[in-house]
Amino acid sequence: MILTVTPNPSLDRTYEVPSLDRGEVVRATGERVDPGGKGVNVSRAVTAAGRRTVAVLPLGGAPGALVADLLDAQGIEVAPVPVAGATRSNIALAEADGVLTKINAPGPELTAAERELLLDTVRRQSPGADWIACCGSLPRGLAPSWYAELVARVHAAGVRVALDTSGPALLAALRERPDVVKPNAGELAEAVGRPLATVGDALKAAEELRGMGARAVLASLGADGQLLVDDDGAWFGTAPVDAVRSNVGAGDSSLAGFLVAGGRGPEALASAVAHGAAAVRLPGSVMPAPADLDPAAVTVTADVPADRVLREPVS
Ligand SMILES: Nc1ncnc2c1ncn2[C@@H]1O[C@H](COP(=O)(O)OP(=O)(O)OP(=O)(O)O)[C@@H](O)[C@H]1O
Ligand SMILES: O=P(O)(O)OC[C@@]1(O)O[C@H](CO)[C@@H](O)[C@@H]1O
Repeated sequence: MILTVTPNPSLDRTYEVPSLDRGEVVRATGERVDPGGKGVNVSRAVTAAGRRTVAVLPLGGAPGALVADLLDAQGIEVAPVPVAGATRSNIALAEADGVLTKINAPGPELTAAERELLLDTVRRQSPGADWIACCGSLPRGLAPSWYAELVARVHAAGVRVALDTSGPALLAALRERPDVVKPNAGELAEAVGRPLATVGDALKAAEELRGMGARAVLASLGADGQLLVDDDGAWFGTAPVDAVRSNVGAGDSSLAGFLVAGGRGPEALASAVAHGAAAVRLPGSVMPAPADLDPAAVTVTADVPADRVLREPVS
């Protein structure tokens, strides 16, 4: 079982628009609503892969009720933490040329009692979990050290932790030695305080995160592929994608692919890449089912192309 924790979930609204003209009325050609937040998406992808998952998340107000209904309709087991504030709504504007603009709301502030209930719910759901995936931004009311404390508790219970967060929350959690962290290129650059221009820059940055405590780093580099660095070495994985429909949740799909394939080594990286490539071909944050995957199109190599210039560099 894979337990996910999403402290700041969302109702994700995606509008498909021909192009984005600031200051104009933009007519959408398509729209969809998905239950969102990074851990929620990991649970959706794990379910699509046919594996058991439980999603722990605070839910409040009408958007929270809709998130619960949508997850129920997708057959996802939820351990809800009722909160007074309304769950946030995040907006994605997907242009026809593949450019995506996202607006993420701050979300409700959690009270002291709600914080306690969240931790208690994770504790109650942990027994029997193979992995706990702790994902996304922290809502107001949770200190940047919150994930660090969660990783320590989860490790004390003997469960492996995957962490996908950014900024101070990521840096603080590294000292508790999460089993895998999944930064994207921007988060990796921010963590080391340097721009990333090549795959080699990303490799050095991932190694630095390991130096700070991460046992393994699964770095997703958008259109440039993915990098896995652990005690046994480093691997680079890619898969071609002709047309990108929406990259919302592609990183979450990748992390789910990594975990359902064992969460370690080049086979798990190949699964992560297959899941990422499939996710970007689907609308909104729809998570791929096995039939959407094309494992034969994935290339994984231990010969990391360090000199390769990133198509999506981070300055
Ligand atoms: N434009 C693209 N072309 C091909 N593959 C892509 C593209 N964008 C994403 N992918 C695939 O999806 C993976 C995850 O994408 P990305 O690095 O953008 O994740 P992310 O920023 O964590 O996403 P999110 O936070 O929305 O889940 C990439 O490593 C790659 O495998
Ligand atoms: O604001 P956060 O927590 O960093 O990210 C939230 C979010 O952008 O992440 C998911 C995609 O990865 C979406 O479902 C959701 O809207």
